[in-house]
Amino acid sequence: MSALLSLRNVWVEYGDKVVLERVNLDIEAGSFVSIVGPSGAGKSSLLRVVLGQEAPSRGSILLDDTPLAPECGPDRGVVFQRYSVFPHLSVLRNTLFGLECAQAPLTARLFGGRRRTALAEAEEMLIAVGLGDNLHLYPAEMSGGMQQRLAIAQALIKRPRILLLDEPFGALDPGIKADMHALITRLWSDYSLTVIMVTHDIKEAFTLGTRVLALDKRRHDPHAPNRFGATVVYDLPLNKRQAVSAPAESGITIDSFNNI
Ligand SMILES: Nc1ncnc2c1ncn2[C@@H]1O[C@H](COP(=O)(O)OP(=O)(O)OP(=O)(O)O)[C@@H](O)[C@H]1O
Repeated sequence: MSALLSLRNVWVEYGDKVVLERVNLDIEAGSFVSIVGPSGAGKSSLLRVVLGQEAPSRGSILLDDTPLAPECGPDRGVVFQRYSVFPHLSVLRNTLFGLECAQAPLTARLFGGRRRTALAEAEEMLIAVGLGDNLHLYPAEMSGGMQQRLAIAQALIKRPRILLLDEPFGALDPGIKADMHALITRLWSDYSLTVIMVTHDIKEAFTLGTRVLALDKRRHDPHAPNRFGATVVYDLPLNKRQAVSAPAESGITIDSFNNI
């Protein structure tokens, strides 16, 4: 089976600073890929090139064997750590807005039957993320966890095939985080998503992922720290029933990641 998403010799460079080098990856449809790595390793940069926010400086990215359009497309949705919701719009309008932009790109407004259909769709999505009783709240009236639920609804309303998560739960309290883990696992399955999640939380990476990738530099030049970029140094497929033992079987222990 060919991969949904393929990265072929992808490099990300800013001026003479090499951030990522020689990244080769095949990501299967339906997988949940966790990406870990030290601060500055280029995890967010990798998500940005997959999202289409920026082009790799070398190499190519293929979606269904077709080169990725150099722009954010509806097939990819994203949720960031910091809330990306619009403060002046209610929960329902925040979610509706994504559909309005997609269906009426010039005016970002829908009318009549199309608006009613879009509203019903937005409401259904908000019920799915647990905000069905909060349709008319504004972001300032909501907790951090609720705002992230809204950010997820905004990303999913356009029915992306790939959901990119950049430390989506990093700012949340542990109890709320556990609720969000249950939510994202359910949505991943219900919406047949392929998820790529950047996290600093190793436990989260192994708990949620079907595969864990670690990005780091293989080579260092102490005299020219920008000369070498990070690449995939560990690629661990997890049998979810054996998620805890998978690193040991690979000769890698959780301790290997402790400094990440
Ligand atoms: N637009 C840019 N111009 C120049 N340098 C950049 C740009 N974007 C990112 N960088 C640099 O690229 C490197 C990787 O940044 P990136 O945010 O991808 O790392 P990260 O692994 O996600 O880090 P963290 O875990 O701290 O969020 C950093 O050194 C950063 O300063």
